[in-house]
Amino acid sequence: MRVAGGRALLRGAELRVPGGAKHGMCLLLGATGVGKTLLVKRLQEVSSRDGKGDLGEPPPTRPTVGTNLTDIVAQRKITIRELGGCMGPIWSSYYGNCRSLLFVMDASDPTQLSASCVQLLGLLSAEQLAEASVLILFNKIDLPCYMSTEEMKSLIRLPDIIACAKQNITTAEISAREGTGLAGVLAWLQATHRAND
Ligand SMILES: Nc1nc2c(ncn2[C@@H]2O[C@H](COP(=O)(O)OP(=O)(O)OP(=O)(O)O)[C@@H](O)[C@H]2O)c(=O)[nH]1
Ligand SMILES: [Mg+2]
Repeated sequence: MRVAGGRALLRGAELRVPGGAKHGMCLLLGATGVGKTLLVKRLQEVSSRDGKGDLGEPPPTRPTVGTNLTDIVAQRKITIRELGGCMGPIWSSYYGNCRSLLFVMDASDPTQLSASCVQLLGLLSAEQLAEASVLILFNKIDLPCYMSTEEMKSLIRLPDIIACAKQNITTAEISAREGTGLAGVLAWLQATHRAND
């Protein structure tokens, strides 16, 4: 089975994942529709403009059936691999060589919260991701009635999760649509991938 334009190839149980970055990959995960594809497009825009100028209207996105590889050049090249939410059952095939993990949650959708939390717990308990640095992103804060970071943290009992996890975990509120918080995401990626040299 070919996935996402043939950049990954699945043969029976064996999954070959070409294009692994020398310094480790950034995995971008989260449920369907939380905004991963728009985020990565916006990160590319922000890094190429060096934070200057308006981002303008968000580009259209379609559900990712498979995986997208995107290089972000911010001081150094960082390769981000988005896996579509619908790929959840085989996310674990891509955990190898993962240095950092961006986990996106939709702060405007309380109905999705518990499912996202279960996904997050699964990721944090994966042996192959034990060394990864994790940034949890609460996206879509431009929408009315979004849940604040404090509300999200309390609803998913994040302090307990952090206390039990092996990984370094950071959180941030963002809007991939408006560009809010994206400079901070780039700074985190730079610092994390530099620290992993
Ligand atoms: N209002 C608002 N909409 C957003 C934001 N981020 C993404 N969206 C919208 O949410 C929808 C889904 O975005 P995608 O980036 O395709 O979601 P995804 O997580 O990549 O979804 P899958 O690839 O199916 O896993 C699109 O209509 C986006 O424009 C945001 O910060 N604010
Ligand atoms: Mg997508």
